[in-house]
Amino acid sequence: MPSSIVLESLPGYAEIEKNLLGKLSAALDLPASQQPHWPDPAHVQSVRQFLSTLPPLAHPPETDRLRQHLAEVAQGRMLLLQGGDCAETFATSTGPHVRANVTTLHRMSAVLRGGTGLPVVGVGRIAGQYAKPRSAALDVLGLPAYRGDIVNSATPTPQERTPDPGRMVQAYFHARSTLETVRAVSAHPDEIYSSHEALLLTYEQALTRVVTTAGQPRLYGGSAHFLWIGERTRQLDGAHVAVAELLANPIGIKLGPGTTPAQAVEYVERLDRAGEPGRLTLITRMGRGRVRDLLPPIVERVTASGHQVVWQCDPMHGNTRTSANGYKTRHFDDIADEVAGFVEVHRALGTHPGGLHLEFTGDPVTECLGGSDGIGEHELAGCYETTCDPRLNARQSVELVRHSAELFAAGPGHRNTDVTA
Ligand SMILES: O=C[C@H](O)[C@H](O)COP(=O)(O)O
Ligand SMILES: C=C(OP(=O)(O)O)C(=O)O
Ligand SMILES: [Mn+2]
Repeated sequence: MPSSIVLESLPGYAEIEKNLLGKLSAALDLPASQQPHWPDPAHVQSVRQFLSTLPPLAHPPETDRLRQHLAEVAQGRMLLLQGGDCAETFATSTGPHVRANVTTLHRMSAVLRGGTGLPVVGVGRIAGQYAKPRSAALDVLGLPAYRGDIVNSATPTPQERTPDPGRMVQAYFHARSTLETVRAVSAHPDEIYSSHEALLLTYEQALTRVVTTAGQPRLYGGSAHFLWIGERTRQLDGAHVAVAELLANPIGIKLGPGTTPAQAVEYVERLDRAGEPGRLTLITRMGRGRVRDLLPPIVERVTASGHQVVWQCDPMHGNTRTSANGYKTRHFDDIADEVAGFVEVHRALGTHPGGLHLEFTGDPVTECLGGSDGIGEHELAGCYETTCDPRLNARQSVELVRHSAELFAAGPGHRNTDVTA
C-alpha cells in the first residue's frame, strides 16, 4: 500500500485535494440552520483562515480506531458509552472538571462492562462541545440566546451576547488543553475518544483536512473523533447532513419523535453510502412516553435496508421539563424508563441495543431530580451550574448505568459471552 507521503507527492494529488475541498465548499453553500449572525464577516474569514493552519485536534489513526470499535458495536459485540456536559464552557475547561468527567466516564464504563460482559468503548462529549442549538432566538430578557461559549457568553448583556468569531480560536485552544487532561487520565486501553455536535460549520470546515489513509485521500473532520448532527439541524436538504456525508469520521444523528421511518432510511442511505458497519450511529431521543411506539417502525425499516448502524439511546433530551420553581430539569426515573423502553424494543426486534448517550458530570451538581439521593425540586437550587441542559451528577450517572447494565445484559450479547464458560 503506498504511504501517504508517496501519494501526496504524485502529480495528480493536488487536483484530488482541490476536488474534495470543493465538494466541502459546495455542501457548505446549502442552507444551514442554527448558525450565528456574526456581525463582522471579515473577522470570521480571518479566524477560519487561522484555524485552517493549525494541527487537527483528532488524529486520523485515532479516528479510524474508533471506527473499528463502532463496527464491533454495530455487529453486537461491544457497547458504546458516550457522554459529558451538555455545554462545555471555557471557565470549566479546568483540570479538576475534566478529570472528574473523564474518571466518571471510566467508572461508568467499568460498571457497564462488569454488568454485561461486553467490552465498552467510551466517547466523551468533550474537547469541543461548545456550540448549542436553541429553541428560541431570544432569551426571557429579550437578549440574543446564549449559543455556547464558542459563539457568545452566557452573561446576559447585549455586548456579551453578541457573537464573537474570536471565540472559535479560544475554543480550539481550550479543546487542546482539555485533550491533554483526557489523555493524562486515560491510559491505553482505556482510550476515551472525543465528540461533539457538528453544529458550527465555520469551525468544522476550518478543522477539516484531506488525509490519505489506506491509500485513499479522504476528508477528516479534525475537531473531534466522532461528530453528530443534532435534532434541530438534520434537514435532508441542509448543509449539516451534506457535510457529514463527506467526512471519514464516524457520524451520529439525533432522531427525535418527529422522525419518520422513511426519513430514517434516507439518513442511513445518505450517511452510510458504503455500507460500512458502525459508520453511522442513530441516536434516538423519543421521550419515555413514546419510545415504545415510535422506535419499532424505525428499527424495522432501517434493518430491512441492510445497513448495520449503531443504535444508541439518548434518554435525556426527550425528557426535559421545567420544575415548579423554574429550573430546566429531568427526572432520573424518566431517563431510566426511556432506556428500558429502548432495550425492550431492540430485544423484541432482535437488534442490538448498542449503547447510551448521556449528559452528566463528575461534579456534585443538583440539576436532575431523583436518584438514590432523592433530589427534589427544592434541592435543585443547591448546585445548579449548567449553562444549558441539566446533567446527571456522578452518583446518578453510575446508578443509571448500573440499572441499564442489567437490561443490556439480558440479551444475546451476554449469552454469547457466557457460552464458552
Ligand atoms: O442541548 C441542548 C438543548 O436541549 C437545546 O440547546 C435546546 O435548549 P433550549 O430549548 O433551552 O433552547
Ligand atoms: C442539543 C442536543 O440534543 P438534541 O439535538 O437531541 O436536541 C444535545 O445533545 O445537547
Ligand atoms: Mn443538551
